[in-house]
Amino acid sequence: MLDIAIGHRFGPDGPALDVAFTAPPGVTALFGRSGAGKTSIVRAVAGLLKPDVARIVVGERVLCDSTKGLWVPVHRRRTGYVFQEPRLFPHRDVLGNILYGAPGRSLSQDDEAIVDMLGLRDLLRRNPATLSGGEAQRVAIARALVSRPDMLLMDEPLASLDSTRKAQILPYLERLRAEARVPILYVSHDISEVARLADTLVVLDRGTSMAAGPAVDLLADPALARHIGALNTGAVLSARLSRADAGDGLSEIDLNGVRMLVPQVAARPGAALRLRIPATDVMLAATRPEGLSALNVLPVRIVAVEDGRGPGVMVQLELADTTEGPVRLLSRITRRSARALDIRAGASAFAILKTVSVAPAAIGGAVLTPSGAPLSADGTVP
Ligand SMILES: Nc1ncnc2c1ncn2[C@@H]1O[C@H](COP(=O)(O)OP(=O)(O)OP(=O)(O)O)[C@@H](O)[C@H]1O
Repeated sequence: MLDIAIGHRFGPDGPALDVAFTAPPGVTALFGRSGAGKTSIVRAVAGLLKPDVARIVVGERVLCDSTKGLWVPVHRRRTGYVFQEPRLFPHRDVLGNILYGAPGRSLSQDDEAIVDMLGLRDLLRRNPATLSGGEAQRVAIARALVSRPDMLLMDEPLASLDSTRKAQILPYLERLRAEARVPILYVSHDISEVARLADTLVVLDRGTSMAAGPAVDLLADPALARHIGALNTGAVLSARLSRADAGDGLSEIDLNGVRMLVPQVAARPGAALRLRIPATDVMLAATRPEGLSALNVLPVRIVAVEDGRGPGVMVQLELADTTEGPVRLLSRITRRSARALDIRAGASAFAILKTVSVAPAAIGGAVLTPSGAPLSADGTVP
C-alpha cells in the first residue's frame, strides 16, 4: 500500500504541487504532461525533495509526516531508484555495478534470481560501455533491486530507448511486476507503456492529481480525456487468444464472446492478453458498412457521449454481442459526425476497427515486434 499526500511550492511565485493518492500493491504509474509534477513526487518519496507539507507512507513505514516533524533521510528510506539513464559506474563490470551497494559481497541466492529475471547471467563480466541501452537499463534495475528496497521508483526508465529496445525490455518489466514483491512507482508519458504495465494510474495536471484508480478504468473514462489527452485515451481490455494463426498473419482473440482479428500473437490459444484500442482508432457508423477493408466491424450500443473542449467528442460504447461481462470501448469522433450520425446514449451503431489499429507494442502478455511479427524466444527481433 502506498499513501502519498504532498503540498509544496517551489519559491513564492513558483509552481505548486498538491497531490494525494493511495495505491494498492503493484505498479502505480504517474502520468501527465511535462511539468505536471511527476519527478517531484518521485523525488519527495525518495527523500530528495522535502515538501512544505507531506505524509508519505509505504506499506507500514511512515517516511514523512510533516505534522509530526517526521522525516526519514534518503539513506534510510530503502527505495530503489531507476532513472531515465542507467547511470552505471564505468570502472566496474556489470556484476560490480549490481553489487555496488554491497561491496565485498557476492551474489546471494535472491540476487541470482534477480540476475536471471532480468536476463543478465551472460553479461556479468561485461564492461558497461559495451552494453546496449536496454541491457544497461536492466543492470540499473538489478542494482536497484539487489539493495532490497521497500519500494522501486522508476522515472521514465524507457524514455531514452528506441522502440525496438523498448519492446525488448518491456517483457522484463512485466516479469518484474509479477515477481517483485515491492510496490513500483513508475513515471511515464508513454500511454502504451502505462496501459501495459500499470495496475493503478495517477493522472497529474499542473501539479495536481486529477484522478487516481485502476488504470483500466481511468484510461477508458471519457471524462478524463481532457487530462490524459484525446490521443492517449483508449480502452484497455482483457482478451483471450482463441486462434494464434487465423491466416494472413492474423490471430483471432475473444473479448467476452466477441471475436476480433489482430496482428499475429506469439502465444498459445487460451493465453490472456491485454489490449489497448486508442479512441482515435475507432470509427462509428449508423448502419453496417459494406465493402470496407477493415476486418473488425462490431455492433455496439452507445453508453455516453462526452463533449470535449475542441472539435471532438468522446463516445463510450459497449459491444453488443458479448456473452459474458460488458466490454467498453471509446471512440473519438468530430462533433459534426456525432450530429450527422445522431450519436446519443442508448442508440445502436457499428464500431469500425482497422486491424492495424491494435498497436502491437500495446499488447501485453505476448511479445510482438513493431511490425506485428512475434519475437524469437530470446527476445530478439527476427
Ligand atoms: N527545484 C525546483 N525549483 C523550482 N521549480 C521546480 C523545481 N523542481 C521542479 N520545479 C518545477 O515544478 C514543476 C514540476 O516539475 P517536475 O519535474 O516534477 O515535472 P514532470 O512532470 O516530472 O515533468 P517532465 O515530464 O518534463 O520531467 C515544473 O514546473 C518544474 O519547473
